[in-house]
Amino acid sequence: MMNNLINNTYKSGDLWVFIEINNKKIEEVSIELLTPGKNLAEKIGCKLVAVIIGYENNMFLDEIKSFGVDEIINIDNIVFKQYSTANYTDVFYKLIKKYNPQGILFGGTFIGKDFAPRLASRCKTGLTAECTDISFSKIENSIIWTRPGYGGNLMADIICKYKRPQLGTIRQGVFKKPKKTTNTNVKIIDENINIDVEHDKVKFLQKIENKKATITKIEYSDILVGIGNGVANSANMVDGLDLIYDFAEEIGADIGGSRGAVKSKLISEKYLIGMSGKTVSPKLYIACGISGALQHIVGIGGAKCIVAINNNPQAPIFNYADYGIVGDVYEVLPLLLDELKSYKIKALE
Ligand SMILES: Cc1cc2nc3c(=O)[nH]c(=O)nc-3n(C[C@H](O)[C@H](O)[C@H](O)COP(=O)(O)OP(=O)(O)OC[C@H]3O[C@@H](n4cnc5c(N)ncnc54)[C@H](O)[C@@H]3O)c2cc1C
Repeated sequence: MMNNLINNTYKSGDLWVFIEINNKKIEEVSIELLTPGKNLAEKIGCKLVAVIIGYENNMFLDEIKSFGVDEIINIDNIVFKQYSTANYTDVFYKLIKKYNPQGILFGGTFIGKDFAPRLASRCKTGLTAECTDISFSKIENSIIWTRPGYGGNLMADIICKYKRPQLGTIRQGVFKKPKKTTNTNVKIIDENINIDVEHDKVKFLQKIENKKATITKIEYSDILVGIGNGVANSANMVDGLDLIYDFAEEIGADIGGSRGAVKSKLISEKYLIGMSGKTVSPKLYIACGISGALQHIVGIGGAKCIVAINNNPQAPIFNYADYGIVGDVYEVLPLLLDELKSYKIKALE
């Protein structure tokens, strides 16, 4: 009986990571998830299995192998050339029935967020969305899914104690990709699962690329300047923004920011960092006029070094910053910019 298969906590098998293909490339987050995947599989004492669904997957298998998975389940069929919620759910559900995995990690991409909830509902199991961390509880014999809760005022640890598989979507850019291994002796299971494509109510007609979409993926930026509402508090905001952009260009940084900056129309929602935006992990994050609300801080937890510029010495951002500069952003940035330029000139002399 299906319910026995899926609900049995103690007989479930391996840990799976869904490898998503988009525009003939593996989504970065799928590879990132192999890092916590390996860690979890070791703790659970099971295999780490990458599951790839698509068409002409051969071109991706060597790359997946090189990241240290134990097995790959490969579903390669022209039916899966284009993503379809119904077809992907059908095939994945059949795979789950056959292999009874312990848990499945999905990237928090457009496809992951569309597909994983549908699958969870089909399996009558739990899904934790938008996770920012994952660990394992031996006592509960369950994955601990960590995500911001109650408007970002606390981090919630969620477990799915009685149902299997345990499912979660994980934000992009939270984990680093695993190091490549030389052991490419990985078992590949070619699965030929038939599904009834006729009942898919959505028909793919045409893919239209958005040529204007040159959006920087700030999740992967090494240097980021974060703009806050404080930047809007300038007598001359347009010049002020120019200054920020000049500064960012000088140090080779991309730009993101806080909800305050989105509300003040300084940046678009696409560059929002935090609980309801992106999770970033740059080597350097320079927060300009950002107060440091927890909802913002949860998005910058992976930053290696945080520099905060704020004119209020009591601003919470200073509790998280490695270097704090108390001052007006429009006085501090020109000084930093001049210093950087003279440093560069000296280096050339
Ligand atoms: C459910 C929910 C989800 C949320 N999700 C997010 C999220 O994903 N990301 C996010 O960022 N926020 C989020 N928020 C909003 C969050 O709580 C804060 O309101 C927001 O982060 C504040 O943005 P800010 O720090 O830019 O603005 P403010 O709170 O207005 O702070 C501006 C700061 O700039 C300083 N300042 C002012 N003028 C200057 C100057 N000239 N020079 C230097 N410093 C100056 C001030 O001292 C102040 O500290 C969320 C809130 C809720 C309820």
